[in-house]
Amino acid sequence: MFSRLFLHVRGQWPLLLAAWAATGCIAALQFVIPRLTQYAIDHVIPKSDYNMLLPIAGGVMLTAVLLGVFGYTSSYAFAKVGQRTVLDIRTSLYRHLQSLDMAYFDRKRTGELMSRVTSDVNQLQQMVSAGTMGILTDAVTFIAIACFMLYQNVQLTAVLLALFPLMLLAARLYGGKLRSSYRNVQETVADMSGQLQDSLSQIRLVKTFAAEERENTRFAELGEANKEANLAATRFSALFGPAIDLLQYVGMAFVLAFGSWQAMRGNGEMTAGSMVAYLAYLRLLQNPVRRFSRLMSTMQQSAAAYDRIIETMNTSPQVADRDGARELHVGTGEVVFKEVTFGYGDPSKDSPLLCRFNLVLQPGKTTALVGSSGAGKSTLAHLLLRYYDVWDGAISVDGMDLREVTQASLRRRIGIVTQETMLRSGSVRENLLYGRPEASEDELLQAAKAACAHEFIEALPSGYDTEIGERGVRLSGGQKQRLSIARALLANPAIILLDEATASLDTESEALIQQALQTLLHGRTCLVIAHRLSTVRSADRIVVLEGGRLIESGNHEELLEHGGRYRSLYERQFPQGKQTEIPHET
Ligand SMILES: Nc1ncnc2c1ncn2[C@@H]1O[C@H](COP(=O)(O)OP(=O)(O)OP(=O)(O)O)[C@@H](O)[C@H]1O
Repeated sequence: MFSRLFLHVRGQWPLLLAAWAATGCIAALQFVIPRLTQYAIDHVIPKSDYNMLLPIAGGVMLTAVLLGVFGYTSSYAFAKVGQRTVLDIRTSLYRHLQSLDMAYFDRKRTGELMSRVTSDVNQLQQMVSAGTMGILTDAVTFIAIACFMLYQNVQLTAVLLALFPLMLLAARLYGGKLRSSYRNVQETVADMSGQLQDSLSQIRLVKTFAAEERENTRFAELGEANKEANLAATRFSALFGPAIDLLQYVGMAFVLAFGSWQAMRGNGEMTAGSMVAYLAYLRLLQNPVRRFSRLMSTMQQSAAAYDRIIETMNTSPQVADRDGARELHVGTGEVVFKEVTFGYGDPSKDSPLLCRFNLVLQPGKTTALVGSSGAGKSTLAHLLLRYYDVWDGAISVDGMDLREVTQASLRRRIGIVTQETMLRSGSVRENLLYGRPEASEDELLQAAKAACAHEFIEALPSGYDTEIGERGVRLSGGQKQRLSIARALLANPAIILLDEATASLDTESEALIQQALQTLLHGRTCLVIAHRLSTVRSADRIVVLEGGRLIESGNHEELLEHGGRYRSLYERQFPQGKQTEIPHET
């Protein structure tokens, strides 16, 4: 763990060296005051040497000031190293999360992942800034004092030092258990975070079903589990301090008895002054050990958090750019699904959703996908975006296999407008520019006008700078759709994926959206999950999907004439050819 942590510390050596140098000075200065005390007792008092009183007092004052200066320097430098390290870990973790594939996010709860970046990294912060660095300071102090004590009195010190391995052994045995109990604590924090994220991000759902009490109870239960896990860890960690203290008092009793015996023998091995100084050194020696026992708990807490961070860092994305992946340059925009086999589960265990599926999206033409719910329409869109990799077969754009091109270049060339709102909190402008941040103001206005969105945006309280709320909650359904269309137009992609809204819109919004969509789809290769009659009828080709298989294809007239699945879907769903209904079984 420490070796991995040190990877994050690289590049901070000057600061670290400064901190260690200051620590070394502190360790050296620790001896001065006990030494001056010993000198005063053994030499100055017996000889009534009044002239030495001022220099001794001055020496003590000067040492105290220097200890303060070096203490400040080392604390600040270590804290700075710690903060920078934590920042590095947090940004690496966030970057790594962003690089993971959709299947990973399908499995994990958002709130749980959030707790890794926030709560787990915070735990680590405690160890890196206060813990690890404090331990280094204490270790240096401990070794320096132990050497000096050995020089002062070999027999006494040797026996005393024999006690310390016992303490280290206790710490080691204890550490593993403590770590697993802190891991439980972190897991309960993640559960609470998951609950918080779920209920707050779906607050409309909670209110609609008047489920506040149920959510409160659930949160209280998770809080209770967290309290219990914390108490279990504390019961355990609280034992360690008194155990270490006990061993220390054994040491002190030994020094008092054995040291006094040596002093009473009067053969010069021990004087009253050196006995007082020796006890002072012993206290100095005990300080790092006592602090270490307290840090032990913090360290195990941080180690548990670090385990969880590493678990995420060690997950590799299943969908990643290959070495030497090229930029996708779209020419005509022909998309080919060739013998595609795919499922969301495990290829070795689960049966596929799509089996040897073939489809060609003609360049510049609109292909409408219709079929029952769960037939696999959205899955085709997900595969084209390479959210998931196919199990077998290939998908290509202008003859280039999606796995051979960079994900960024692929997704830049595909525009998506979905019924599930893909907007984020921020202003209208920020949302429009999300796909192409470098677009000019002129281009922005043109896209908004072409998407029939300019007028309603201008009418908002701050126009293009109006904040639209989380996922665009302050906009109507039709407005959100037009914003998505404008954003896609601004990015000017060669291929469009459109998942039409199923919700009925009023005639005016519907007309505006149709107009916007016509502009968007014109001249581009489009795959539309079609729910609107107008789109279905005017599509260049309609493809009927059933259970992951393509069962019919052709244009509207051809399919009606054919009298197959499309016709029955059509007649059932569009009895009088109403504009807002959908060819979609639920
Ligand atoms: N992320 C996922 N993980 C596991 N299974 C999934 C996932 N997404 C979809 N599925 C499953 O794959 C099947 C096809 O889903 P898909 O969303 O492609 O259907 P669809 O035709 O778009 O349906 P609808 O018209 O209702 O949106 C469904 O049985 C669904 O349960």
